Amino acid sequence: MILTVTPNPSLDRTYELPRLARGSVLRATDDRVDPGGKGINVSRAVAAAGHPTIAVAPLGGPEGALLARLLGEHDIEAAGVPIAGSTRINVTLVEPDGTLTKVNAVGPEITEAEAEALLDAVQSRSAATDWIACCGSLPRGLPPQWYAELVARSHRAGALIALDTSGAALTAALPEHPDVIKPNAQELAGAVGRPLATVGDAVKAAEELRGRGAGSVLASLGADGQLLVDGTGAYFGSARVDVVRSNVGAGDASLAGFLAAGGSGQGALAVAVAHGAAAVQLPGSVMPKPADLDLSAVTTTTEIPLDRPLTEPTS
Ligand SMILES: Nc1ncnc2c1ncn2[C@@H]1O[C@H](COP(=O)(O)OP(=O)(O)O)[C@@H](O)[C@H]1O
Ligand SMILES: O=P(O)(O)OC[C@H]1O[C@](O)(COP(=O)(O)O)[C@@H](O)[C@@H]1O
Repeated sequence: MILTVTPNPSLDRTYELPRLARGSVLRATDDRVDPGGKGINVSRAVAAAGHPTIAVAPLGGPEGALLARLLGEHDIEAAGVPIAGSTRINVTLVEPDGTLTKVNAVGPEITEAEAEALLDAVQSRSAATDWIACCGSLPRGLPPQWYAELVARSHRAGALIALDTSGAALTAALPEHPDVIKPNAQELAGAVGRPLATVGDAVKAAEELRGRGAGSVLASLGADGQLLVDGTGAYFGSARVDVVRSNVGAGDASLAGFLAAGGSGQGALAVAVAHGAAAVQLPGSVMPKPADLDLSAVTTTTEIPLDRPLTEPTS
């Protein structure tokens, strides 16, 4: 069982546009709405892979009710914590050449009582889980140490923790020893406070985060693939993708694949890369099903191309 926690979930609305022109009234050629937020995406990908999952998230207003209904349609058990505010809507604008413009809303403010109810909702289910995946930004009202508290409580209950967040929420949780963290290149650079230009820079940054408390670091490097740095060494995985349709949720699909494959080792890295590669070839934040995965296109190696420049160096 993989339980996910999404403190700031969203309805992800995607509009397809003939062209994005600032200052004009634009008519969408198509639109869709998906349940969103990083942990919810992980649950969607875990469910698509045929594994049991529960999504814990604060839900409020008509948007929260719709999100719960959409999760039900994806056969995901939603453990919604009622809140007074309304769940946010994030908007993605897609142009025919694949360019994505994303607007993420701030989301509702969570009260102290709601924050405690959220921790309780996780804690009461911790014993029955293999992994707890804590994912995404923290909403207003939750302090940067909130994930640190969640990791500490979940460890006391005996659960393994995967953490996918950024900034202070990530760095504050490292001393509590999350078992896996899943930064992308920007998040990795932010956590070590320096830009990353090569795969070797990413390996050094991942090793530094292990030194600060992370168990394993699954670092996703966009088109360049993924790195796994753990107590046994460093591994690099990649897969060729000819046409990228949407990278929204690709990191979430990767983390789901990694955890569903056991959450450690080179084999799980290969499954994570296969999920990322499949996710970017699907529209919006659609999560891959087993039939979408092509493990034969994935290569993993201990011979890391340390000098290879990142396709998108971080700033
Ligand atoms: N342009 C791309 N081409 C091929 N694979 C990609 C591309 N973008 C993402 N991926 C795959 O999806 C994974 C996650 O994407 P990434 O952008 O690193 O994460 P996040 O969504 O967390 O920002 C990558 O490690 C890679 O396996
Ligand atoms: O919690 P955040 O950082 O605001 O991000 C939420 C957004 O991220 C997503 O989970 C997608 O994440 P990624 O594209 O980074 O994998 C969307 O579903 C959601 O709209």
